[in-house]
Amino acid sequence: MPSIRAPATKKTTTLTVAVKCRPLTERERGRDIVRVNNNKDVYERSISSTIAGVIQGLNATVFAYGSTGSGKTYSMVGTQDDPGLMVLSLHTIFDLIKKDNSSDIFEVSCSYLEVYNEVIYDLLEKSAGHLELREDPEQGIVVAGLRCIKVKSADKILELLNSGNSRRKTESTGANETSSRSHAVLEITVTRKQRNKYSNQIIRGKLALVDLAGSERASETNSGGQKLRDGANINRSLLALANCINALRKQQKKGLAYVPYRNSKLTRILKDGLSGNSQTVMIATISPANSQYHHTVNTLKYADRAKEIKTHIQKNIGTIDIHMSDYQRMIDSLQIEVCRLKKELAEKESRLSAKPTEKTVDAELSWLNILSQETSENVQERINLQKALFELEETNLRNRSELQHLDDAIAKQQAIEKDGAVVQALGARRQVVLDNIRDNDELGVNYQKEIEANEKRRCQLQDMIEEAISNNGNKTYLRILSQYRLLKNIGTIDIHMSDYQRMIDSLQIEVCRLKKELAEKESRLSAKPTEKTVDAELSWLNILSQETSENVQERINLQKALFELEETNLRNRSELQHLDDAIAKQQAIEKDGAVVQALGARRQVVLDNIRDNDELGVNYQKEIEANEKRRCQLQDMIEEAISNNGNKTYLRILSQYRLLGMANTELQFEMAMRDQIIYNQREAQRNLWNLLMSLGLDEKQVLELAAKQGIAIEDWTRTPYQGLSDRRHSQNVDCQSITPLSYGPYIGQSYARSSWIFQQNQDFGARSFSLGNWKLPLTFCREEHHNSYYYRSQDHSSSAYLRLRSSEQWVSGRPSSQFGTPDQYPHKLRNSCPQMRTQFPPYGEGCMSTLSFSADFGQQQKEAWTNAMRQPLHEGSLVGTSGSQDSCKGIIMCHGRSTPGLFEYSSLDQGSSLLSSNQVFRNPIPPNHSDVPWLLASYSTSRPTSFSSCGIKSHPS
Ligand SMILES: Nc1ncnc2c1ncn2[C@@H]1O[C@H](COP(=O)(O)OP(=O)(O)OP(=O)(O)O)[C@@H](O)[C@H]1O
Repeated sequence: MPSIRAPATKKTTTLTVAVKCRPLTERERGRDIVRVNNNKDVYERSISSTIAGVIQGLNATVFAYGSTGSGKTYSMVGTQDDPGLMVLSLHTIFDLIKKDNSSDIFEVSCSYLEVYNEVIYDLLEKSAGHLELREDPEQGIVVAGLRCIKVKSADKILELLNSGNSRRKTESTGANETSSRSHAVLEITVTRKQRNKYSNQIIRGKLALVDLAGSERASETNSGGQKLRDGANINRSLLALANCINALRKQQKKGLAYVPYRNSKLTRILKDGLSGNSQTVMIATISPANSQYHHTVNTLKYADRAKEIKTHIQKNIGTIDIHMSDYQRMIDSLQIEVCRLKKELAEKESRLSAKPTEKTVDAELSWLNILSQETSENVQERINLQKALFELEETNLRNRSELQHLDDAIAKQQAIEKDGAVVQALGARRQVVLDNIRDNDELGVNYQKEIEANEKRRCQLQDMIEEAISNNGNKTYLRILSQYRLLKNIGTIDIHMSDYQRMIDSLQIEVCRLKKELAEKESRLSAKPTEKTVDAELSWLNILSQETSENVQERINLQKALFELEETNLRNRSELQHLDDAIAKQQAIEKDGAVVQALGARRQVVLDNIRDNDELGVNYQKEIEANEKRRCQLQDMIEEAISNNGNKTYLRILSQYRLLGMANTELQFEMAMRDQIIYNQREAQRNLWNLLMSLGLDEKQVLELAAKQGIAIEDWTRTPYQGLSDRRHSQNVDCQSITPLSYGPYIGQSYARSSWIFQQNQDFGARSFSLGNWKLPLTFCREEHHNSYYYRSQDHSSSAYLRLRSSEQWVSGRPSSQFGTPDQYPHKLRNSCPQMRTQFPPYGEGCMSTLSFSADFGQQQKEAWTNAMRQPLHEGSLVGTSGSQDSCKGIIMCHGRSTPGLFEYSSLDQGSSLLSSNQVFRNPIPPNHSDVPWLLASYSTSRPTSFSSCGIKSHPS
């Protein structure tokens, strides 16, 4: 598959925001409260030019944002008579392609999906299952397995769009008769191949048209059961989108802020549209009805923020590169092909090499046959010659015997015969016999010569056979064959013993060679599975490491999101407080109550947001817990993978190395978070100092006051928080590794995250309380970078250093806990437990209530204080406890309240444990109470049921 790599030139552009106000519907019986000053057609102004860019290879995203029933689906999909943006865009695309004068080839394809209850479905596939999102290094977020259909005309896409819409989940709710319960994304891809210029160049533009489900309040939609759950999911993903918009805005303004795209499928899909390579248009849809006022304001608020989001568009022009996965596929298929060819080649080669051998063997065989045949003929000839010679010799033996008889007969006849006629006849016969003998002797010599020639030929044939055998690999076989043949042919001719010996020797050599070869093959065969096992374990370990890394990333994201959520709620609560004050003031002065009503409405919105955020926070917390569980599982699986493999040491080191890398990432994240917390603390502190100054106190007075209260000024002036002396931010946040959280002048500082810290120290209160002998004043400290928490007593007395809890040592998989001995000062504690790491704890009850008590607290007071601290805190309520008569007063300051009027404190009557806000001093230290012990506490306004930090000051005496 060819892919396009975008060229380097980028253009930064801001998100275009258009607001569309629908007319009042028949169901709405209310006032039209929206006045549209500059009524223009949204499509002509904002969308058509963006779509023209898609033809030129740019990416574009258009999404409708608004509350339920505000007209998102109407704007995006529309009706037969009033087609929506999806339809109009498609027509524009095909019109532009039609009008294009170039000879370029266009290809249009589209996909259509919906995200319903955080699950992705293909709307172009009838009974499609769940689809997953994948992050591709080049293409960004892709939906794996999503059908992408090539289309030739707008009508065809409209057909698909209609069938897709019919599959989309809609419901009738109290707010909208056809309320979309899912987010729908239509993606149109235009690929343009430039035929004439560079044959290998293509341009590809993408247009994503998104119809979101609408945010809703359960009360408005009158929904329950599944609908309610759908609504919660819709709200959740829209909140995730809103959080992304907020974070992107922050990013633009302050250059920081993590953007929590991963919090929902919707935001992951829209990631490119919100911050990547995309020209993006947001259609903010609003209803004109007065009943929808809050939604309208909310939508406009986000629309206003979205205006500032910047994206970086670039033309997707490039040579047709091969995608990495395509490369991989090609490599794979080539490797398979190479393997196949090699095999084929080997086969062919073996056949080729076999053929010559066969040929040679055959040739040799036929040659051997010839030789054997010749040898056989030679042998036969020899036998014949020997037979003929034998007969010849026999004949001559007979001839010589007859000659002897004839010579004897002639001698006898010559003595008795007178005329010599018989002697003459006997003499003639004698001559014939003599001629025969002579002829036969001559023939015998010839036979002998022939026998000699035959013998010579036989030797030649034998040499030729030897040669044929020595030129061929199959020596043994041929030798045996030839020997056999020779034996067969020669019959009685025996094979010489040395031949047998040669045969046996060569066979033994051959056997040895074959055994060696076999052993080699076997060792190779047995080596292969071992390699495979190590490879398999390594790739399994890779998978587990990858999953662990994703798990860590997810956890970081969740914690970041939680952090941001808390911050948002802090602001919300602060706003709520302002609103309450403003309402109280207005109620006193206003006659018709219009402003009070508006403020009340706003108050409701803020309260809703707080509730939503709190719910989401709980969900995040659950996800963090699930994430932690998964992490433990992964760790176990890694351990198992290591223990199941022979290469344990190597695998263990590898896995430790990887896990340590991830732990490092987490620690870096924690440090970043703490920097943020420190930044917040400084802000709060600055506000506090400003407040004190604005109350008419100068630095000297404040210092005197602090001294009177037994606050060691040096302690905090030495810290990075320079207070009056130096209000600039100090870069040195470490301060000998100790950062006070809440001590004396730090009361009231905005320490939003401290509640996290206390959650993991559930056993903390009980332990510190049981010690009982601590001297006050106390400082609650934490050791930077190692997240150990301990108390520091100013007298550094015995048991002054108490490690509250060390977190589990994740890498080794074994938990450990340790309490410091009196001589274990922070640096020693740190050194003694170098592998400590943080686990951000879940929300829960704060446990600072049993923090510690001064020596003059009686058991009754302790209990009263403990009870008081366990009481839920509400806006404006004050909590404290009494000491012995006139010996203890309480002060409580809510952090997050930065204006003077919002600081509250109260003296406490003996025996009272929960105070109302009726005793409010406008001066931080009431003069007539300056000589008594103080309870100093701050609590997070975002968590009314828990204290985030507090401390107790004893009487200076
Ligand atoms: N511009 C418009 N002209 C006429 N009627 C409109 C217009 N916009 C919306 N409507 C009507 O308002 C009602 C709600 O619109 P729509 O379903 O598009 O809202 P929605 O924002 O998509 O809601 P939900 O989020 O619940 O899906 C519908 O009856 C629709 O026909």
